[in-house]
Amino acid sequence: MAPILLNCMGNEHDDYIKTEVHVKNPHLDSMEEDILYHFNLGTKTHDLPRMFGDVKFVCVGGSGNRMRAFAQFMHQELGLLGDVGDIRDICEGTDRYSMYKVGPLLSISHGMGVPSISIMLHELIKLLYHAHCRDVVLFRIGTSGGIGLSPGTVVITDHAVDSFFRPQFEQVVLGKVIVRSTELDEGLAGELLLCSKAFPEQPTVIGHTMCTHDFYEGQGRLDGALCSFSTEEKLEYLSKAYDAGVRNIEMESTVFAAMCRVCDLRAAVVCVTLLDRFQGDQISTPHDVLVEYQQRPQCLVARFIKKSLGLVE
Ligand SMILES: O=P(O)(O)O[C@@H]1C[C@H](O)[C@@H](CO)O1
Ligand SMILES: O=c1cc[nH]c(=O)[nH]1
Repeated sequence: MAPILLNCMGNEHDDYIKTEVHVKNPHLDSMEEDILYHFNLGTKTHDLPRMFGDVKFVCVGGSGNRMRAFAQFMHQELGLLGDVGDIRDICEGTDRYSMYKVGPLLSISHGMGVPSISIMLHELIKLLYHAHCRDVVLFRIGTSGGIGLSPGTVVITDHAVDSFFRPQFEQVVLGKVIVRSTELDEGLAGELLLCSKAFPEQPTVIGHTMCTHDFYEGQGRLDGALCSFSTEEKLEYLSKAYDAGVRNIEMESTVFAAMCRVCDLRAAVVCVTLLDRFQGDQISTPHDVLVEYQQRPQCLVARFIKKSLGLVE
């Protein structure tokens, strides 16, 4: 069947998105078996098309508990039959990641930072490919530090940028640096912004998200075990980031955007800000407020999913 033109993301290699999830690795098809080691799943040991063939939405976030809670929340939101207490961790044979399936949704934890989410994404994209999934949309739903925004603001990422504010992800492969674009699906970001109108009490913006390789010095914090700069230098850097369009800082968006883009997967990054980094570094917000903040990206993405499934207007 001819590929269907779904959007114009300006991908220099392909102007279309193929509906079936595909991988960009010519070696995979000649392998007799593919062991998804960190998921404790494999093509010979598990019937991946039967287990995952109906997956349409994948939501990823740092913590296993948060992603289990999200799966339970979605079970209710989608009006699925059965007890939420019965939703089990598909990856319980390993403690690297947690994975929950509710209807057409997979909810998976990815740990903290680029290497951790990158390993998870390699295995996730292969899983979707082996399972012959079609028309899958991926979301990273997480937390972040805001720049010039009131805490609790939800940021929908248009471009994930690196610490130099460049919309790219660099990966060292065989001793050479490969540079990949981190542009995300503009249409999807716009649809999410429309969905946010249903939550007038939670401010939502579209902006650049800076992805760093560290929470402390790497994000210009003065409160780590090491600090090599002054308060003035910190504020100057954050102001430069703001002027470049950066509205929040987290630790996974560039590789998430880059890998999804290479595999032509529609993807979005939706993170709530826990604090305004112009005001401080420590996250001192009370626990119950933080819990409510963390639910904001979940509610927004839940609304998008329900809208896509025709469950709400
Ligand atoms: O998905 P989460 O909210 O865990 O992601 C952010 C970025 C880092 O992984 C972590 C730092 O606290 O939170
Ligand atoms: O400041 C923050 C808050 C959450 N996650 C981050 O990476 N940075």
